[in-house]
Amino acid sequence: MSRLRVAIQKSGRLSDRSLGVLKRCGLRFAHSKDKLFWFGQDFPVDLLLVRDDDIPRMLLDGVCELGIVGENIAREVMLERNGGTGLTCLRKLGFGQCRLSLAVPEDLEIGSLQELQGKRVATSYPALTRALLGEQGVTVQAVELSGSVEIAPGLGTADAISDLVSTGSTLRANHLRELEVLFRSQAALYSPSTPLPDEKQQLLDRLLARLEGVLQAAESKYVMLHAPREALDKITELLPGVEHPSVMPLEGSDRIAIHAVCVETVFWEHLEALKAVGASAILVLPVEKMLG
Ligand SMILES: Nc1ncnc2c1ncn2[C@@H]1O[C@H](COP(=O)(O)OP(=O)(O)OP(=O)(O)O)[C@@H](O)[C@H]1O
Ligand SMILES: O=P(O)(O)OC[C@H]1O[C@H](OP(=O)(O)OP(=O)(O)O)[C@H](O)[C@@H]1O
Ligand SMILES: [Mg+2]
Repeated sequence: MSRLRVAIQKSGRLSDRSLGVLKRCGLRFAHSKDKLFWFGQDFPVDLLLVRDDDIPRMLLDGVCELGIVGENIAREVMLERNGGTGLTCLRKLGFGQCRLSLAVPEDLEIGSLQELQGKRVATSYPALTRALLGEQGVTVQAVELSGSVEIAPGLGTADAISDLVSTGSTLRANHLRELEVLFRSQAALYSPSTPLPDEKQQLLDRLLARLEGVLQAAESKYVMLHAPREALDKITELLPGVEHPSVMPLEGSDRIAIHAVCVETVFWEHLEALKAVGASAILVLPVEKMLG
């Protein structure tokens, strides 16, 4: 019988969330802690635990059919190895959000990317940086470093850096200023762009349907509340992403109960607005799985 192989990061920022999302799809694995191959038990999908940079390469080399990796790495490896193509992003996964930004020393008087023409830019993403700057008509000398990119300007080995930023605290600690965001990234599920044999494709379709349910459920909330009947339209409008709420009479009251699945994030502001139009007893519950 056909099996699929999914490569995920062994140990790093994406590891726990990658494994978590696969487990929520109902996948269970037999493994010993230090092993790099985990055998799928209830569903024919096995895991490979590797360095994240290796994931796009393994997909391009046909070692596995699926991989969870940051869009930043996938794009870099595709550009470096395959002219920017070869992998298909099947689904963005909503974690590992960061941005690739061009940053310069705080005291350097540079106001636009164009002023970096011909300068040295330290980065772990030379191909992606060159491509993104090239789109804006800027050519730089990429100085490739595999880590600690932020110290290069201080050491005098580069004029600027192109590095991943999340909170910005690494930049601040190194007296660097974010000049421009070049690329926004998050973790995503990738496969090789070449077609799979039918049996594997069917397995993949089943896994993707489960994944869709898991990801939609993660963003969804089940909201229950009481309200005056005349506020129903207003409340339906205020509930994020709701089209058809269930409406029930409340015994011994002229108020109604409204139940609805919100498919967008429910913020405190939504709840305050609901209260303002007469809603009470508002409950917001997590949704575990969803199937359309
Ligand atoms: N500061 C950050 N905030 C959020 N996501 C980030 C941040 N830095 C990196 N990422 C995302 O997480 C991915 C993995 O980052 P990590 O630092 O674990 O990689 P690594 O050190 O290269 O790991 P490996 O040992 O597997 O090569 C990055 O490629 C990026 O997509
Ligand atoms: O904006 P911030 O929240 O400070 O995050 C940015 C930092 O995070 C990443 O490094 P990481 O911490 O993964 O360490 P690394 O240098 O080993 O990659 C990235 O390379 C930056 O250095
Ligand atoms: Mg890496």
